Amino acid sequence: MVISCAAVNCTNRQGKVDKSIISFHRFPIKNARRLELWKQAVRRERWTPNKYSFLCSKHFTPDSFQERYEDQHRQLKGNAVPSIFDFTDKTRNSNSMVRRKVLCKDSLEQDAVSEEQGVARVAKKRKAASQEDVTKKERDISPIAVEEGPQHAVGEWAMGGSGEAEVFTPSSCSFIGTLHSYSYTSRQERDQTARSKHKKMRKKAESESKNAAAPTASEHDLIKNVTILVPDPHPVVGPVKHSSGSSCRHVLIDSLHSYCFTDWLASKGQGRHGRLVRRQLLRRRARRLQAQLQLRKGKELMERKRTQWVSNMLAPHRADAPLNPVIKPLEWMLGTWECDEPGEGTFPTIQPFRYTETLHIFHVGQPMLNFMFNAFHSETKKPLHRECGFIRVEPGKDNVAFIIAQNTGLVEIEEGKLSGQELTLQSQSVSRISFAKEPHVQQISRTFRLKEDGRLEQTVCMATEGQPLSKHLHITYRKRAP
Ligand code: HEM
Repeated sequence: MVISCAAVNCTNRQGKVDKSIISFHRFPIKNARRLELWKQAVRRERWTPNKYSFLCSKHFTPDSFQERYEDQHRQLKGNAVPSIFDFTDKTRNSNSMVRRKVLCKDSLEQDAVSEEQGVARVAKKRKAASQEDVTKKERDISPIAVEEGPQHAVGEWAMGGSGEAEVFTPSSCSFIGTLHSYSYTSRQERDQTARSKHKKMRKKAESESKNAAAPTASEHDLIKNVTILVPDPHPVVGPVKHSSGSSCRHVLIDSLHSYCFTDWLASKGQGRHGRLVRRQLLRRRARRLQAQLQLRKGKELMERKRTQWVSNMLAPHRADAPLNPVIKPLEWMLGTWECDEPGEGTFPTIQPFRYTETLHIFHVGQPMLNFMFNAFHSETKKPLHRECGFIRVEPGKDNVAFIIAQNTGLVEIEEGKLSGQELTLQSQSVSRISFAKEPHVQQISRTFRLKEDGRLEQTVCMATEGQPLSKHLHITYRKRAP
């Protein structure tokens, strides 16, 4: 979809011209009097401008524009009327797109009017327009200074063919254009209407495509491929997600596009030339979509690499780095452990409670283990106590240290000795945030033991300001992942 200038003999269109020099301006559809002046000025026969019709800035005198600051788009004055046109007859040039813009029959006669008269006429029109009450301020909203709406012009579709531009207007495309404009306007409020429109248009497109001249077998293959390959040409984000990750609306737009495309291809005729043109266009479309697919694949690869790094850190089973020999004595602790039955919580000052817990103990090739212990409410599954940190082993010795941070605001170091597959630790230092809840923990003692049946057992005792060392937790886990 290309925004092109509607003036006779003007080929300016978006992308072709330097946007800092040429801007495009919508016809003042909502202002009947001014629109009439514009229509008279462009002198096009059997043509009615719609909200997707534009004139380029070339057709306006410099004083038609509002004062523009460097970082702003060019904006027309409320009473601006185009006056600069080239009405010479160029219809004999069959290759030109401009021949489709038919000049009024009497335009050549009008040209005979003396220049003085012309100038007077424009001045008169301007005066009339300036008296209008321009209630609505026209704004440029697109980066190329398009007025009164999104820059998705759908009335005319320009496609390059053998170096020239061709214009076609498949009926369904204006509908698709409206869908596109959702990305620019408040999508929510139009959702309802759009859904019923989707249904109607889809049915219409289906019946039309059945009636259209059928493409040849090989073309059909290409169309099929093209449709399958469509990755994400229109990033319209809808509320309902498809299993592929695209929104349903998005998938529908794709399918409508291919209906239009198929119809349009069929309209190219069944002759040799028609076949050649269709084949060429299909190839071009397939190439473009392939390129889009490659781009998306590249992005996905980048994303995978990024998340792999994170999951290497977080998910133990992804860490394929060799175990550092220093932590070999603690290999039995490695893995993701889940309690087989709820753990028991006790303390002289509290009601006994039950909880579940998952432990992740993993390494990334370094001479230490990383861990995360996550406890949950046994019934509601709400997250409760959490700890994370590192386990270090003194090289060549059986001394082990835990460096722990708890979500309660407690930070502690526990040290102990390894005895086979049992580890007993005592807190060496306990500190906490200034606003930690009371009673404050004074001492912690912890034991990990790998039982003969392969389960891991943890027992935690603690002493608070008012209570001596007493049992707080007991739980056993089964290994869920290495
Ligand atoms: C080393 C780790 C832990 C320490 C140092 C610790 C410390 C404490 C302390 C100081 C209390 C307050 C006792 C009192 O009011 O006299 C407490 C209570 C409690 N802890 Fe722990 N805790 C630990 C791990 C856990 C875990 C893993 C859970 C599992 C969910 C847990 C659940 C509870 C519950 C439910 C209470 C009772 C809360 C209340 O009644 O207000 N704790 N803990």
